Amino acid sequence: MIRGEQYVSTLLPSNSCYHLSKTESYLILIRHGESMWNEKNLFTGCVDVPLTSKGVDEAIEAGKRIRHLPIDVVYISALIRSQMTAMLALTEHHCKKVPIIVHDETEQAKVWSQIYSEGTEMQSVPVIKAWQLNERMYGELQGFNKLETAERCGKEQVYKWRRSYDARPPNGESLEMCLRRAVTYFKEQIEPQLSSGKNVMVVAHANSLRSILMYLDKLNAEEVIHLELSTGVPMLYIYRENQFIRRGSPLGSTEDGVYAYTENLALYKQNLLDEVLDEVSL
Ligand SMILES: O=C(O)[C@@H](CO)OP(=O)(O)O
Repeated sequence: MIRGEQYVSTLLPSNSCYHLSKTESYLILIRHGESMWNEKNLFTGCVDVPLTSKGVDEAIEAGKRIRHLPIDVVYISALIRSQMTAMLALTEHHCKKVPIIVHDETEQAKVWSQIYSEGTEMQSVPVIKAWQLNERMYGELQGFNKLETAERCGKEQVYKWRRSYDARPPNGESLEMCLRRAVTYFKEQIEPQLSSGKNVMVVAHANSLRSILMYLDKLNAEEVIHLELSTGVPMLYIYRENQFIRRGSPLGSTEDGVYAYTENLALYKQNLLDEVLDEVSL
């Protein structure tokens, strides 16, 4: 452990997060932690199922891995497993800013959820909820066990429904359909934040994220078949000159692994730790 690291979360003033050079911004993607239907191996799709206690642990662990990465705005889906994961992960963040869900669905919701203190607002992170980031809708497979469905409908058919780009589960969404809404949302809402220098965290789902990764990594319909995302593992992208540069691995990235990739981030973290040491020696 780097000297002073244990003090970061308790001593760092919540408004002391360093500002980074504007030449790059950061995108963190996390698939939610294990849900109660992941545990039972059921097709979940848009059914709104919470995390298991393992999922809670995964969310907290994900938060630890990204605790020293800058985050200015968070995007979640409309589903509780994504929301629980984001909130739990943010309890670990060094900035200790308060994540606050933005309610702009009606004029009244906007007014009633207004923060009037500028100081307090500066110590919060806006959390934006978007149904477009939801899991793909699995149609008439929702609620069925994956193994039993494979026995009933055939392994190959179920694999196609689950992993191919264009096969559509009965009355559900293909990955292509999911991509149309998720990637459109990403391009219209999230990318402008990154190009304006904001650092973004997105907590979403296996297939909405697979579709976003298709866009970021320029994967084709064949390549995406093999893309599997683990629950609760953060992935980092550097956004520089309108390009996305992938860092970290969907199979597991350590915090040090993530930092190893950009000088700017390493400097950011070092500044945070130095500030804590200064506070300690005062
Ligand atoms: O059931 C689901 O909603 C998804 C994610 O858990 O399953 P799959 O991995 O089969 O796309």
